[in-house]
Amino acid sequence: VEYCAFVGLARLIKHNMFGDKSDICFMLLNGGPAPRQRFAFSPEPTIEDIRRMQAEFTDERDWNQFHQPRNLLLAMVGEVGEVSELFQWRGEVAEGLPDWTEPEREQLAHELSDVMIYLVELAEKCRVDLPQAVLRKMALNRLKYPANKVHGSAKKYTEYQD
Ligand SMILES: Nc1ccn([C@H]2C[C@H](O)[C@@H](COP(=O)(O)OP(=O)(O)OP(=O)(O)O)O2)c(=O)n1
Repeated sequence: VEYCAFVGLARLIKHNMFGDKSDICFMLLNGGPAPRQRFAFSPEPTIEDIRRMQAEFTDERDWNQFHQPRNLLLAMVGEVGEVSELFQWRGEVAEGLPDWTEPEREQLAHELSDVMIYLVELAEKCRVDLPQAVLRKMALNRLKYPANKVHGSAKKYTEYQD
């Protein structure tokens, strides 16, 4: 009976009585800490979805006349500056931004999205198929930095001797 009550309590917590306490629940139900899960994005929207949605946004406003490659590049760099502002004077920021408030996190999400939106449109206007280009570039990165050669070192590839 006690065990059932214990498990029941754990399930109650898990099902949102106290918000997102999934780590505590895992410990209660499994008797040990949860394995750290790596953060992952949602599968959608894809980069192509983002390109299409921004193209619709631009078309609806007759803004293609302003969205030439150079302007998009400047707009993107401006948004990178806005991301930087959120980090400036904070000192080192740990992964997961543990000390940030929800409004600060949401602001960061907005600014990173602005960068992404302009990046995707810049690639479109330059006729770079960004998802495929990323695959090609990552293949090159793997060749340039073989894992067994550079493991644990952040040196630039030019610093390695064959
Ligand atoms: N000519 C424009 C203006 C805006 N946008 C879109 C793309 C960006 O996601 C966002 C940028 O909007 P703002 O220039 O208003 O910049 P912020 O949203 O960052 O506002 P603020 O500069 O006040 O922080 O809107 C766009 O595509 N083309």
